[in-house]
Formats: sequence, structure tokens, C-alpha cells
Amino acid sequence: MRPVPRCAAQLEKQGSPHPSARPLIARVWPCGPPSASLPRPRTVPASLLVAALVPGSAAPAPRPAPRWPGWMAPQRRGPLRTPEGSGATERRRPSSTKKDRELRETWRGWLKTLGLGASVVLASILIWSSLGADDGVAEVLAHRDEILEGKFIEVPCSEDYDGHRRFEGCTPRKCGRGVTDVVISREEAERIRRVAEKGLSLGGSDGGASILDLHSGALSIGKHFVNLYRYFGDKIQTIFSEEDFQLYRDVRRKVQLTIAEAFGISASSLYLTKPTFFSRINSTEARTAHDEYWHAHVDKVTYGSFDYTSLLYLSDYLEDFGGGRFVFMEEGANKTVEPRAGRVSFFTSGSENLHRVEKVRWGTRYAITIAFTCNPDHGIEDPAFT
Ligand SMILES: O=C(O)CCC(=O)C(=O)O
Ligand SMILES: [Fe+2]
Repeated sequence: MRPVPRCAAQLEKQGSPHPSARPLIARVWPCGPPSASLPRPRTVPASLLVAALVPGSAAPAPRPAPRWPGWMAPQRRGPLRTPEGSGATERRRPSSTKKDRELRETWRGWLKTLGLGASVVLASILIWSSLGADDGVAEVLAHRDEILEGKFIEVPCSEDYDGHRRFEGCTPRKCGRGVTDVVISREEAERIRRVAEKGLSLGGSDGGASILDLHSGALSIGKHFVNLYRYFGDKIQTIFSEEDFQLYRDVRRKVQLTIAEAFGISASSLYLTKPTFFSRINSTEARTAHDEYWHAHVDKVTYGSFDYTSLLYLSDYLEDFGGGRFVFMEEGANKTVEPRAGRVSFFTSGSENLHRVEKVRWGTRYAITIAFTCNPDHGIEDPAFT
């Protein structure tokens, strides 16, 4: 039996003779990290956390082997031990011994304070790294609570586009990433989220990640996918309405204009490409590779036709779900986008924008992936109410 392909690259290798028969979802979630040199998520052993939080709970450090003369030296610095009540030492240096004791007490106090302070700092660092930024996040590009009119950061283009046919005036020469909260209203986001909810309520993955692709009809069900349009036939007309599809078209058009403006290209040179899908992610454990949405990937590698990727978020980070932030991965300085309903995040699809999604820890996260190609041969029509 042939192994189930996990991504476009594996599908190509298997050479499926009927591209339309391929499980579309196999192109949706990436194969895995493209490079072995990617920063690995940092995890903190629980024992370390406990040790840092509870003074004295750390396992005793192994005692160094006795070494002459160092190991014995501290004993000579202290007062000489004499039989109790003999008073020999006191008689010899009474005032200096009292001072010594006071000095030792003071030092002990200082050391205790210092140790406690260090433990608190260490514990804070460990908690922060285990709960929040699980892969060395250094900077938040877009906070959930801020309303960004348009933030754009240019980054040098990778060479990924050279391996594909170039379309001057469209294929990225200027690369980067942008976030805007003013293109799609929260009300529109809520309406489109309801479309996602009703579609996904017809199925849903056994694992934590489900998709619904209104163009191809792919819908996660259990450990598989069905074609919604074939599976539900005419009943689909009672589930979705023409307004739902009109809403998708409006959103797509607005996002297309935003991308064209940000990258200084004509909107008419961009074509919607596949897959375009709603995603619903919760904290249920993954059951198949299709549920593993968190791997770092490059969209141009994963999906092939993508030149510009956009994500429209339909729920709020820390209100509807925890974890699940989008992370642009950069050496030593990852950048996060915290999802917010109505927030559009867009970027050129090459490896200049290697990214991943943090695992969702609680709640449910909804988003739509809408991408554009410069190659008209890879363009698709808007999803339609058939
Ligand atoms: O949902 C997201 O934030 C990102 C999804 C993603 O990376 C993708 O669809 O390729
Ligand atoms: Fe992606």
C-alpha cells in the first residue's frame, strides 16, 4: 500500500495520474520544517520549573570529590572548635569572634536574599519561555489589542521565485509582510466566521485541525476528507446561501487590492489560487499528519503556485483561544502576529517569510487562507454557489 502523501512534494513524487482525485488537503498542511537548522521550540523540563519555584526542592548538587588542599581550606577559616564550656577560643579572641559571627550572619542573610532573587528571576524566565513564547519569540509585530491601519515591513526576497516562471510587474521584486485591521470590519469577520462554523459543523477532523475549502469542496471528516458538494448534493443549498459566497468574493477582492497596493503592483495581475480554505483549530491532539498545522514552512514550497499569501483571522487571541499565534521565523528574532477578528496578515510566499502557527492550547481558532498567484494558468475562479 502506498503511504498517504502529506504534502504537495510527496504528491508530486507519487505522480498521481488524476490531479483532481488527489485529496486536496494533502496540499494544505505542510510536510514539515524545510531546514534542519531551524530553531527548535524550547521546552522546559517540569522538574526545573519546580526547582526554580520551590526553594530547596532542587536535587542536591553532587558533592565534589575531596581535593587537597582546597576542600579542607574553608574549615580552617572558621573559628576553632573547642569542647563545649572550655571557653578556650573566647578567652583568646573574644571580640573578634563575635564580630566574625555577626559578619557571617550578615553574609548569610545577603546570600539568602540573593539566592531568592535569582530563583525568582529564573522562574520568571522559565515560565515565560514555557507558556508564552515557546520558540524564542522576540517581538510582537501585531498585538491583539492594537488596531493597525497598515503596518508593512520589507524583507529581502529569497531566490525561490527564480525557480518559477517570472511575471514582470507581479512576481515579487519587493518582498515583505504586512498587517491591517481596517480592510475587513469585525462585523464582516463575524459574518464570515458564521459561514465557516456552519460548513465545518457538517464534518470536522478527529484531531485538532479541520478545513473547509469552498472552492474544491474539501471538508475534514474524522481522519479523512470528503467533497462537500458531492457528499451533501442538493442539500448544500439549504446550508449555504448566495450571500455567503458574495461575502467571500468581497473579502477576496478587498484583500487582493490591499496586497497590490502594499507591493506596488496592479491588482489585475493577481489571480486567486488554490487551496483557499477556512481553518478551525482547537487543542485536541492530532490524529493524522493533516492535523499537524504547527510545522514551520514556506508557502511557495508547500503550495507551489502561491506568490502572495493572506490570512484573515476570524477570532481573537486570548479571548477565543490561547496559543495559536502566527510566527515569522527569523534567526534569533521571531516576529509574531496575534490573531484578531478582522485582521488581515499578508506576505510574499517565499522563504523570506518562513513561518509557523503555535499550537492552540485552549479554545477554538478560526481563519481563512486566501492566496494569489502571478501565473494565470494557476488561477482559479471564486468559489461559487452551484
Ligand atoms: O492560520 C495561520 O495563521 C497560518 C496558516 C498557514 O500558514 C497556511 O495556511 O499556510
Ligand atoms: Fe503557511
